[in-house]
Amino acid sequence: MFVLAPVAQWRSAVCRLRVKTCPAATGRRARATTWSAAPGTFTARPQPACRAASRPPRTAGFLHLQAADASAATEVDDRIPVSILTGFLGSGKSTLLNRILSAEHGKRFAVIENEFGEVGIDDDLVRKHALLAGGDELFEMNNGCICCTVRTDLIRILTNLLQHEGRFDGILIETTGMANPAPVVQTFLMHEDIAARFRLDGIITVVDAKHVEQHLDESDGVAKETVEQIAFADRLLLNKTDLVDAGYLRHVQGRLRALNATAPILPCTHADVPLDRLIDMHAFDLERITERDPTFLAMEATTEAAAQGGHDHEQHGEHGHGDEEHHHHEHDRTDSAHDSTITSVGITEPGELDVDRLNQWLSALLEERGADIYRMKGILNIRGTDRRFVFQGVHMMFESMPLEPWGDQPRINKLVFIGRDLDREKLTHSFRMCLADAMAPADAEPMTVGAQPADE
Ligand SMILES: Nc1nc2c(ncn2[C@@H]2O[C@H](COP(=O)(O)OP(=O)(O)OP(=O)(O)O)[C@@H](O)[C@H]2O)c(=O)[nH]1
Repeated sequence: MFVLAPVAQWRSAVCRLRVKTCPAATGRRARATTWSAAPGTFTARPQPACRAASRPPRTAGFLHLQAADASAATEVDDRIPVSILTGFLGSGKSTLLNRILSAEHGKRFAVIENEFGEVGIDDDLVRKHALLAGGDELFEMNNGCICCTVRTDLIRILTNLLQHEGRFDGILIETTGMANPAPVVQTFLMHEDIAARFRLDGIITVVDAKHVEQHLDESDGVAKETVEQIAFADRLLLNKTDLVDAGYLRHVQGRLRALNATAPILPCTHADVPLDRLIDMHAFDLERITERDPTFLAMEATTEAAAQGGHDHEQHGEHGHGDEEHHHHEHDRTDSAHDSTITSVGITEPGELDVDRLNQWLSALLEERGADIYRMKGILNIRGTDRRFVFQGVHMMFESMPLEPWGDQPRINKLVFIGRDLDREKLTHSFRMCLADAMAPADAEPMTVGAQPADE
């Protein structure tokens, strides 16, 4: 789902923020599953305020300015700043987004979120944090890949936002974890109306210190997208440093440096980086991008025509959004062919879940398919509690925590799995067996989700 999440209200710079405990933050992250996470609180450090946005006269020389020296841009450029948050599935983009939305800045942001997966989960989670921060607006957009039809949606949303100019100070775009940032960047450079009113402030790539090397070393589209996301970055947030030791962290830093020679690398946990390193930084550097890829602006002519006049699937390749959300593109000019074996399976199911069955199911799932499941997340209706539960998984890492009570909302379980060779039927069937009212046959086998061989 593509969501324009709240225009969050940033308050004064020195307040302290209290949020619900994330199990990982208190060391309760577990490989196996337990659903006993009790709510608690931790106090976030106050964040330094961002520099005040300058308001120099508007200029129409967008392309020239984008390429120009950053300090010159701060003096003459009053276009609306846009930050792109990218990074592979599960790296910590939403964690960063929520941190920004919850921080104290006295600024308001419009957030555009593009989720990969059949069932949107992030809007629930972002909405929670935005409400914490006093946000008040939510707009939804189509599900899909930001490099295709949704790009038209992006332009439409940006154009609509211009009607509300003055209600926000900047825009944050969270791409899907499978997105190549190139088409988004190109939109801001070459779509004339957009480029005249918005400026790219910078591309922030969140990197999962524990899993990035595994993704870089895969031989297919996963590696390709991971490389692109890192190479495009103006800032590299090397996140999840709590999950690796110092030696390995240095090794990972070396790999990032080999792919991006200039972006500052900011090691962090839970995307906890001073926000003045990320926001209003005037860091976008077109020259660096065109040095790496001299055809970058030339290829825009093609992709821009596609965005404005319809997408030529013959020219650009296939889309296989069938039963499972096959993510197959051959954008030869942007070299962003996604891997067709990466699919998303969404489950939306009413009913209360039995916590023991659920634990057993998730343990089996991680054991059998953990290597192939890049991401899973969901909102669950657990019998015996009035609260919604969120669960999040990244490969073998898993965490869960209670959210606010359901209140008047329908108590529906929503889950999404993104991974390689997922078997929709087995996943859905085995999940249904976790429902408290499900009838398990007396001679039932131990619960399994059944790995599907890649060549099936
Ligand atoms: N241990 C640990 N876990 C983290 C850290 N940062 C984020 N996480 C957890 O990693 C999981 C994924 O984080 P998200 O912020 O949702 O990642 P994302 O990049 O938005 O994920 P998708 O866009 O859904 O692919 C969540 O369970 C987070 O709580 C960190 O620094 N350390």
